[in-house]
Amino acid sequence: MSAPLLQVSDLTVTHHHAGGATRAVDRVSFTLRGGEALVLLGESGSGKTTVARSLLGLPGRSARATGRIVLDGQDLRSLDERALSGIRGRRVGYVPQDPTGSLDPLRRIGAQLTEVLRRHGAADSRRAARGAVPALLESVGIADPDRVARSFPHELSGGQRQRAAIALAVCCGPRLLVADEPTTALDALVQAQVLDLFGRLRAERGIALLLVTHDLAVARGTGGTVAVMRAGRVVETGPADQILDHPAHPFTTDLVTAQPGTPR
Ligand SMILES: Nc1ncnc2c1ncn2[C@@H]1O[C@H](COP(=O)(O)OP(=O)(O)OP(=O)(O)O)[C@@H](O)[C@H]1O
Repeated sequence: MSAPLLQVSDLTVTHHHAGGATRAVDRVSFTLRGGEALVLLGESGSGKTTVARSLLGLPGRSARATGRIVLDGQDLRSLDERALSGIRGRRVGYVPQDPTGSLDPLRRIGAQLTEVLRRHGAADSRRAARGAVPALLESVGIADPDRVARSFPHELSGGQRQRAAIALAVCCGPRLLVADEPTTALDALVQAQVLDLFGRLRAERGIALLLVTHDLAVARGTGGTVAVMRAGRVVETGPADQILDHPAHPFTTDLVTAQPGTPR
């Protein structure tokens, strides 16, 4: 078997605030290989987002982290902010819940993609970057790439905006994609299409996916491995169907019972 792309060991993150300290993540460990998916599933406040943001080197201004996050043999926790910002976008892509979080409302989609390609040196010239935009948009399932490239984010549907945000996240060829509740704002049909797109990116490009959700249907639709989080800890890990159909931990049973009728 190939070496893991991502190895997280004993990650512990504490947020410090005026009222004291909150241990958001407590000794979390997992590995991900190219093309694999790991879903962090849990209720609000269980620490999912803090894990996801730690993989981007952004655990939070007030956060103190310990443990190891090794991507392609390099411990991200040993890197300074400058090195980390070179990794974000280039080696780790990020898809937020609300695509307006990664899209600039005042610039056309094509210009935003061109800028990211140039910033990370993924295109030799501005002209080459501009030329790459339609194929990039097409590769994330946008049927009319020329129109979308000329559009401002507000001129697109929610699904197109999320696809454009995914194009931005994967345009520089990252090995790892981190997606935090990426389908929560979308209707069920578009949600299924976005999960399909993640499946394609994994199969065709070997991208590893870490997806955060509180939604059992999204966990099942993503496939791969599910890690159930509670109070900062992973309480149970296994294949999605096994975890959702035959939960071993009482907390997972409660989670499954609280969201009945999860489509299979
Ligand atoms: N910047 C911060 N400052 C202080 N506490 C924080 C901060 N960010 C998160 N926390 C706390 O850390 C814990 C885990 O939060 P986190 O956002 O990682 O959970 P989550 O499972 O992603 O929840 P949600 O789905 O609501 O985003 C919570 O108790 C939260 O209040």
